[in-house]
Amino acid sequence: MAARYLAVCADVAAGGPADGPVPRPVARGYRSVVPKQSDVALTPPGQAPDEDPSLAVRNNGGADPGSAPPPPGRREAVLVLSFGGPEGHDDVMPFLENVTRGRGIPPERLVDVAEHYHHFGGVSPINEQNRALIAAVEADFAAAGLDLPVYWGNRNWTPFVEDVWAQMAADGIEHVYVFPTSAFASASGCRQYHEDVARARAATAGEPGGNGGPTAEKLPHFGDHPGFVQANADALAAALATLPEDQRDGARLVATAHSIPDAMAAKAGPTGGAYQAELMASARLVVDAVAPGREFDLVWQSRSGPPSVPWLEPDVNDHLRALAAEGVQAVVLFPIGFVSDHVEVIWDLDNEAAETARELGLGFARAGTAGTHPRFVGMVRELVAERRAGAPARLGTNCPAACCFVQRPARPAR
Ligand SMILES: CC1=C(CCC(=O)O)c2cc3nc(cc4[nH]c(cc5[nH]c(cc1n2)c(C)c5CCC(=O)O)c(CCC(=O)O)c4C)C(CCC(=O)O)=C3C
Ligand SMILES: [Fe+2]
Repeated sequence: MAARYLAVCADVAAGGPADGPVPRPVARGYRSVVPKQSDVALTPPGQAPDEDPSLAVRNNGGADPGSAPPPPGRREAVLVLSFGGPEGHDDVMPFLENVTRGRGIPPERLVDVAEHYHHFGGVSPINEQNRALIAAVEADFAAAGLDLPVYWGNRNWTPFVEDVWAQMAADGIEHVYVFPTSAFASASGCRQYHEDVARARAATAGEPGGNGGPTAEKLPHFGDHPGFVQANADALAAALATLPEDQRDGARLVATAHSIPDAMAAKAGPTGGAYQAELMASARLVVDAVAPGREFDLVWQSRSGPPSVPWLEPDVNDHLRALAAEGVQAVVLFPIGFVSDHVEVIWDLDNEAAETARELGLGFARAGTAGTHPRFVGMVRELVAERRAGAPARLGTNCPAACCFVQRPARPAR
C-alpha cells in the first residue's frame, strides 16, 4: 500500500553563567534575563556561516569524506543546541521578538502565539525537556564509560549559545560536537543551527583575548536513525493502543511537522525538497516499525507568516476535516517533526487539533515525541562515536555551505 504523501513537493526526489567560577559541565539553572544586545557582526546575507574554516566538518550531501579521528588529548564536549523558550510571563514577548526579528511575522500572529505561552504560565516546557534530555545523555555517557561533558545552549533564550560558547572556551574545551534538537533539513531546522554556532564563535572571538573558542561540527540529520525511529515507533504504538479496539485498524495515521514557507522548502538540503523528503522517509520507517506497509499521511502544523506567503499545506486541521468527510472514524497524530512535547505540540495538537477532531466526531490520539526514550538518548552517543571514529556521515546529509539558504534578512545578533 502506498503512503499518501500530501506534501507539496512530493515530486522532489532529493533525498547567565553565574559570576565567578562556573562548575562544568552544564550551564543549567540560568536566571531568566532579558537578552542583552550585542554588537557582533552579522553573517552577511549570501555568505554561508559554515564557510568558516574552523567549523571543522561538513557532511556534504553524501560526499562526506568523514572526519579525521580527533587528535589525542583534544578536549572535547557535546553541545545540545536548542530553540529556547520563555521561563515566565515577562519572558514571552522578548522571546518572541528574538524568534521573529526580521522575519516578517505579522504582529497579530505574535499576540496569538503569546497567548499560547501565557496559557502555560509563560513557561515553555522545552527548557525542562532539554534539561531532562541532557541529564539522560550524561547518565548514558557515564554508563558507557564515556567521559565527555555536555553543555546546553539556545538560539532564542537563556542559556544563550553565545554565553555557553564563552563558557566552553573558559573551560578549555577545544572542540564541540553540536547536537541540535532538530532532526531534519531546512533553513529553520538545520541551517540556523549552523548560523547559531557561527554567531557564537564570532561573539567569542570578539571578547578580549577571544579566538572564537572551540571548533565545532554539527552532527548529521537523524530522522532515519534507528534510535529516533524506535522512540517514535514506540510512541505511535502506545497512542494507537489508547483508541477503542474497534477503531484501531481503521484509524488513519497522520505524521505532522512544522509548516515552513514553500520557498524555504524548495531550498532545503543540497538539491532542495529535503525537508519533506527526510520527513517522509522518517515517517515511513516509524510506521513500518509499528505496522509494516500501513498507509499514512504527512501534513503540516503551526503555520505562521502572512497569508499572502505560501507555506506547506495542508494544515493538520484542514486535513482532519477532509478525513472526516471521507468517512474516516479515528486518527492518530504523530509529530515526527519535533523531538519533544513543547508548545507547538501541546497547544497546536493537544488543544487545537484535538478540538477539531472533537467537533468532527473523530476518534483522536496523539503520539509522544522522542523525549528521553533510551534509544533516542543512546543515539546521541552513537552519532558522536561515528564522528570520533572518522566514519562518513551515516545519513550523508547536513546542510553544506550553500544549501538551505533563503534570501531574507540575516537574524541580527541579540
Ligand atoms: C521547521 C521548524 C521547527 C522544527 C525544527 C526545530 O526544532 O528547530 C520549529 C521548531 C520550533 N518552533 C518554536 C517556536 C516558534 N516558531 C516560530 C516561527 C517559525 N518556526 C518555523 C519553523 C520551525 N520551527 C518557521 C519557518 C517560523 C517563521 C519564522 C522564521 O522564518 O524563522 C515562532 C514565532 C511565532 C509563530 O509565528 O509561531 C515561535 C514562537 C519552538 C519552541 C516551542 C516552545 O517554546 O515550546 C520550536 C521547537
Ligand atoms: Fe518554529
